[in-house]
Amino acid sequence: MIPRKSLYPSFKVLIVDDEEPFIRSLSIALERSAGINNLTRCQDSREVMGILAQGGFGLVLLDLNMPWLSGDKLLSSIIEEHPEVGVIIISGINQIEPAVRCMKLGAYDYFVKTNEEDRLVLGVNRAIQMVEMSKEHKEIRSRLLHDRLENPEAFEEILTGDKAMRAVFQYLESVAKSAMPILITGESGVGKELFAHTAHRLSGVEGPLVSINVAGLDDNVFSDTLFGHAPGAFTSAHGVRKGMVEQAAQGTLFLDEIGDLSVTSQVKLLRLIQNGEYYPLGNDRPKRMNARIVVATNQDLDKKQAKGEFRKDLYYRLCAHHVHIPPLRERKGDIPLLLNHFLGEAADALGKKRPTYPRELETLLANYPFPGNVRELQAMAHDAVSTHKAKMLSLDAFKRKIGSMTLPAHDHDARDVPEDESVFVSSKSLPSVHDVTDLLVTEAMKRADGNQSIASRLIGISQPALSKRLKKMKQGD
Ligand SMILES: Nc1ncnc2c1ncn2[C@@H]1O[C@H](COP(=O)(O)OP(=O)(O)OP(=O)(O)O)[C@@H](O)[C@H]1O
Repeated sequence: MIPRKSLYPSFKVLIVDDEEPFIRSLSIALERSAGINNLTRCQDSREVMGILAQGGFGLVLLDLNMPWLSGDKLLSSIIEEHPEVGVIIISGINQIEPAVRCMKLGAYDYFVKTNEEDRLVLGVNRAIQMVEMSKEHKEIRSRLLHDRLENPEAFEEILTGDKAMRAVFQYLESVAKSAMPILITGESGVGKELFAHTAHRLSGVEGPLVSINVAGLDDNVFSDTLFGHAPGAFTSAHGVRKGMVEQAAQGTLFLDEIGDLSVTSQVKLLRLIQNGEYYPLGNDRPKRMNARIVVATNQDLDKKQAKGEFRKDLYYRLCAHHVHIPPLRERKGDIPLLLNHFLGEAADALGKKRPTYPRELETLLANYPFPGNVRELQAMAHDAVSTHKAKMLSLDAFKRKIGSMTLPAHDHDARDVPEDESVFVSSKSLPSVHDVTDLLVTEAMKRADGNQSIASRLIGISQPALSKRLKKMKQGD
């Protein structure tokens, strides 16, 4: 089956001009230079409002001088009846006065019909992005307000009951159809790849999802992998190699670990995103990219660009749609849900019966910071199921993994120790060591849900010492 060519932008662009040759040449230029192919053409000014009433339009390219209805009149009517639709005026008259009048009425831009086709295409592309952004903002607001998801089935693989994650779902759904890149950030193991798959499903494109991890690729390998090569491009290039950009046609190109991309390759990626074109090695004719780009990283790109390790212009381009996934320790409510899922998954994989677990396990895990996030929890569950023999899982398998919870009292490096005196209020007198110990013990018992074994680990003392302290506190000492 020949895949249907995807339409760009996602809304329709109406070209209105009484001169058929101009409409034709503009349509060709827009499609060739910027891939803009969701075009509707109209030569009769009297039909414009009827066409717009059919819906689905986001931008009108409007001639100013036409028989029957002038562009001025139409501009006012469009802005009044379809305020969500952007209008660009394309006029044969090179005069300031009509341009100012149109801009005052609310046109996005004003171009004079000249041979400056490139400038016009750029202007149309800029207007498309503005309309897309404003549509997305409206979408996001409405989704957040009504807490709704249009395609909940697209998120089935991502288990969560967390409010912040739900807001991320809503955001992703709002931007998934846009042609601009999506940047997914979050610590290692939070589920960035799962989100990339979901973004692909939500985008509605018909082509494949093509993934590549770009960490450690030198610039030549990066170019060859992404853009492909012509026969004879280099000594061992015997045949044609299709690059991943081409393999992802009408689909999604997912670049993982983008924070590790070399600076030279960053320039190439920027050009690809900016111009939508690329050159396979050994080819002097550019090819047009027809794929949507999704990138992911566990690095802080903000910091990297401030240090000069990541290009500002590329960062700016990638940031247009930024999905940040919170770490597991900020959504502890998800731990039981994920634990149960991974225990079932492990039991199925190992042909065992799904084990039950003691209630304290959830408390133990809720107090662990999970530096490896969901992947770490998944590994713990698989490990515990593979080694357990009784009906109920033992806590020991988990305690062994959670080594950092059994920190000796003096191990300050591995603990979240406040670096300054912010835990104290300077206007108040200092509490005694005795009082602080009691406060610490009470808080640890609260966090450990009354489990002394877990509480003692949290504050780095032995269980008998904790028990002794608790007894003394009870006696009011
Ligand atoms: N919310 C979730 N529900 C179910 N499974 C999840 C969830 N989040 C992550 N996982 C699982 O955890 C593992 C790690 O997820 P993933 O590979 O997407 O993380 P990542 O953020 O891309 O990691 P890295 O930065 O190391 O590449 C995968 O097996 C994934 O299926």
